[in-house]
Amino acid sequence: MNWTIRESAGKIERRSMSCNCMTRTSRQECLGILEWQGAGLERSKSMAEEKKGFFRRLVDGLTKTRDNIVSGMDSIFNGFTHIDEDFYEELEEVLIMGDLGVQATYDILDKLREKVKTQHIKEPVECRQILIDSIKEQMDVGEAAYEFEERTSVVMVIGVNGVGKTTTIGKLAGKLRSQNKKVVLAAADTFRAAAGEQLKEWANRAQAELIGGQEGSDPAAVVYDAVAAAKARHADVLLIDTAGRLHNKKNLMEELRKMNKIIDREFPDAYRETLVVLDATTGQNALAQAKEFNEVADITGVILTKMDGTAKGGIAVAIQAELGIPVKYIGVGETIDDLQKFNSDTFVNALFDVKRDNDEAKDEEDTASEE
Ligand SMILES: Nc1nc2c(ncn2[C@@H]2O[C@H](COP(=O)(O)OP(=O)(O)OP(=O)(O)O)[C@@H](O)[C@H]2O)c(=O)[nH]1
Repeated sequence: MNWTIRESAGKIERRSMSCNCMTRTSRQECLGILEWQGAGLERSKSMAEEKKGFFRRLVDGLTKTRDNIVSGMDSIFNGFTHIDEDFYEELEEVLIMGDLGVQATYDILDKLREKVKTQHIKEPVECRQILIDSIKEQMDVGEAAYEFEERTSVVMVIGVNGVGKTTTIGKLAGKLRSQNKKVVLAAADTFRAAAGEQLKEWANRAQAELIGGQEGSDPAAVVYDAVAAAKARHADVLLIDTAGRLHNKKNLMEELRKMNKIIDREFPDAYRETLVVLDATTGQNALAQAKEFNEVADITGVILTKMDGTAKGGIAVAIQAELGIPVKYIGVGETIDDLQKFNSDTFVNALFDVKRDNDEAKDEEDTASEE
C-alpha cells in the first residue's frame, strides 16, 4: 500500500494512493487505514466538515462525551423497571464518572427526585426528559453573556500553555469578522517566540489587524499600542492574547494588573471581558485551573476547547455549577468555524442528539451563510 500526502498553500492533498492487496476485504481495510492516516488527512477531513451545519458539527464534536454519559444513562433508563434508590445511585455514578462534578450531579438528581414525587412518575424512562431539562436549566447562560460582541470592548484571554488560547482568539476574531465587526488582535504573549507568529497567521485568516510584540518585550507595552490602534481605527473588539500562565501566580497577577491598568486609563469606556480558556480533555484538571485563575483574575467567562476530542465534555456542566462562571464558547475542532457560542438548549440537544425545530432552523441559516 502506498500513499503520499502533499501540503500546498495550507491545503492538504492526497496525491496518490495505491493498494496491491489481492482480496477485497484487505483492500477495504487498507483504504480504511488510509482514511485515517496522518494529521494531514485528519485536517482535510475537517475541511470537508466545515460545510456541515452548525448543529451537526456540534453533534459530531460531542460524540465521545455522548458515548460516555448518555449511553450510560440510557442503559439505566431502559434497564430499570422501578425508580428506586439503586436507580438514583447508578445515575449518580454515571453523571460523576461523566465529569459533571459532585455539585451539579447532586443538584440535578435533587430536582429529578422532586419531579418524580410531585408528578407521580413511575417509569424510569420518563426521567430522561426531566434530566435533559434539568441539565439545560443548570447551564443556561442567557444572551447577556455575549454583550461584548455588541459593544466596543476589550477582551483579555488567559489560560495555561497549549489549551488552545491562540487558536481560540483566531476563531473568535473570525466569528466577529463574519458579523462585519472591526477586530484588532494584540499579541501580548511575548513569552513564547512562536505565539506571535501563530497569531499573525490567524489574523491573516480572519482578516483582523494584528499589533504584535517582539519576543521578550513588555506585554503591557503591546497592550498600550493595541489600545491606541483599536481607538484610532474605531475597532469594535480588541482581543488580547496573553501569556497568562499560572506557574507563578504572583507574576501573573502583576502582569494582569499592569495590563488592566493601561486599559482602564487609556480606554475607560470600553466594555471589558476576561475569558479563561480551558482544555476540556483535561477534565477535572480544567476545573481546578478555572478555580485557580478565578483567584487571580476577575473572570467573566470560560471557553472550553477540544470538546470534539474528549469524553469529558461533562466538565462544562461542572464548571458552571461549581464556580458559577458561564461557559461562553466551546471549541469543537481546529478550523475557524469550530468555535460555537454556548447555548444550553442547543448543547444539551446535541449531547442527547435531540434535534429540535430551532436547531434545524439554525442549521439552515448557518449553511446558507456558509454558501
Ligand atoms: N481538536 C481541537 N483542537 C484544538 C481546539 N482548539 C485548539 N486546538 C489545538 O490545540 C493545540 C494548541 O493550541 P494553541 O492555540 O497553540 O494553544 P495555546 O494555548 O495558545 O498555547 P501556547 O501559545 O503554548 O500558550 C493546537 O494544535 C490547536 O489546533 C479544539 O477546539 N479542538
